[in-house]
Amino acid sequence: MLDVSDVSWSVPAARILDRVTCAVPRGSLVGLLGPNGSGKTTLLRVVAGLVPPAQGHVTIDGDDLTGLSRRVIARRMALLAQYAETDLDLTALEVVLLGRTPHRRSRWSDGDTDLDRAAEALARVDMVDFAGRKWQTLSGGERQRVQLARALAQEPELLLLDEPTNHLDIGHQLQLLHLVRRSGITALAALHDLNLAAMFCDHVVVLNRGGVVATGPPVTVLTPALLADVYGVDADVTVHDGRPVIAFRPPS
Ligand SMILES: Nc1ncnc2c1ncn2[C@@H]1O[C@H](COP(=O)(O)OP(=O)(O)OP(=O)(O)O)[C@@H](O)[C@H]1O
Repeated sequence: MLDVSDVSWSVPAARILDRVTCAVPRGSLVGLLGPNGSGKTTLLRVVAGLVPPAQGHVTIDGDDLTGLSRRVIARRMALLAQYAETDLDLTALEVVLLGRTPHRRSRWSDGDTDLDRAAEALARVDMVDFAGRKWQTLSGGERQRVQLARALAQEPELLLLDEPTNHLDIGHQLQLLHLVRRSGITALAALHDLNLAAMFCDHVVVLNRGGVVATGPPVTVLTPALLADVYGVDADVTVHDGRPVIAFRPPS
């Protein structure tokens, strides 16, 4: 569904993405892993069409992103960014309605459908009671859930998530990833929590210094050797129900 082929991106001083190739099959949740500064956010921004790749191609169902308008891209994919806007003078419901913008034929059309979709999306993230609350008054975790509702209201073919469990308590972390999986939406999610990635992802792609160093099902990728190589950590990995469970050891 999503294919990233040989993608590089540089700033004058450094190559940030180095010939990245990976795929997200339709209906799957793929985890984008890697240490701080390894290029996860940059790759998501390239995939979202926010920055053009210096080399290589991103295609969605065979359509090269460079040939698609911003509006068409916005209809086909939603990005849940790591840092949400903080100074919006909008209610939670109005923020979710922003997700409907790419579907409107005019500024005034489809009001009822949009409201229905926005209300459904708020219900899916368990935020109905907050619909009328001003954005600035929401906690970090509540904002995160409203932003997910905005992305769901957009009804994208592909959902891009940049550390979506930031700010969430463990219950809502599990709920969010469960919701993404259960919805059957195709998703690529940058994740720091390797145990959450192991629990929920069909595949993981591990970046290090801008390059892909491993890709495959969590159980084959998340080995003690990889964790030592890429993250410099010492860990025991056991397998439970076919999924790895990682117990980290303190640095010696
Ligand atoms: N516009 C830019 N100019 C200079 N350096 C940049 C720019 N954008 C990204 N970088 C650098 O590229 C590297 C990758 O950044 P990126 O945000 O993609 O990493 P990340 O894997 O998402 O990190 P984190 O886990 O810390 O969020 C970092 O070293 C960052 O400082």
